[in-house]
Amino acid sequence: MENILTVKELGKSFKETRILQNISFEVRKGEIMAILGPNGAGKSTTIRNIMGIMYPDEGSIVFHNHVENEIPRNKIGYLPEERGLYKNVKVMDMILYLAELKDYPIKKAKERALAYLAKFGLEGKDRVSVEELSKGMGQKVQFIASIIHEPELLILDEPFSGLDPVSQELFKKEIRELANNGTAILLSSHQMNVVEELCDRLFMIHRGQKVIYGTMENVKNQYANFKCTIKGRNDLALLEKLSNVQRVEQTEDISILYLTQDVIVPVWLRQLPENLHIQELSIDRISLHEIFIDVATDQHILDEGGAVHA
Ligand SMILES: Nc1ncnc2c1ncn2[C@@H]1O[C@H](COP(=O)(O)OP(=O)(O)OP(=O)(O)O)[C@@H](O)[C@H]1O
Repeated sequence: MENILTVKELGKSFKETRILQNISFEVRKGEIMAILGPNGAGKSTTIRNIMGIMYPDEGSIVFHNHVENEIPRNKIGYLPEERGLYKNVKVMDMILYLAELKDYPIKKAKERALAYLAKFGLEGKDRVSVEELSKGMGQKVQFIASIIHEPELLILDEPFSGLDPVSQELFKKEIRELANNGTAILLSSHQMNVVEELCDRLFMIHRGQKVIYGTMENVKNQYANFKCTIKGRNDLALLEKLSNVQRVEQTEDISILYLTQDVIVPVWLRQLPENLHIQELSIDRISLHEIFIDVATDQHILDEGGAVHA
């Protein structure tokens, strides 16, 4: 798939402090790429460099074959982390103003704005002023403003924060649809379940450096071993002696058995001892949420090979 955006060995410092180091990734046409990391990891700084709000100290940002000042910013849509809308302006006027800044035909922008407002349950809100909108409504309007000019690359910084579950579903559906129609999407979010569900690939930063980069499938295969959760009163020593068990977490009658990467689940299940007390049993893969916490808290339960350590 064609690369729309290439971030090459990006480095950035503020005064003496190095914030980003050797950050490299691509965003391809029609894919949803997640940029993840703990608070302060450097996600927004990376995005601000892409948007030309600041410039890299090292490395480069390439959009198709354009670099830095030559990047046609009107081909990019951006929903910033800070939700800033002009307060005393009518919703439609604000959207059209932003479309005009991107050199997009006004008539077409107006049609698109009305269609999107209807799609997001905001019929008739085109004539109200921005300050009359609730937080979630404002976010929907800002999302519409970020895509009104049909950008080739869409950058969404925490698009789901503050949205109710129904609105989150609407946003997810729309983001998927945009990607299916060819938009390259770079999305930052702290909601790992949403990322897991929505994104094709992910890039995780920790302390300004890459820690994980790959397709959701690869990351899961590489990092997310299976775990078995058993409800029932069982002796910890007995569980720890079972084959392919690397670590057991036990609280009262719940035991979580972290299994080795080479485990063959059906074979493993068949060899469980008859005297095991099982009220409930489930086998799951370690979630992206757990991988994130492992990386962010430097627990190193997981290593590059996907092994789980005690
Ligand atoms: N203008 C600035 N001047 C100095 N330091 C800055 C500036 N902007 C960001 N930083 C620092 O850079 C680091 C990365 O910040 P950034 O906002 O990129 O993180 P983030 O990953 O987006 O975090 P969050 O999830 O909290 O939004 C932080 O340590 C922050 O304090």
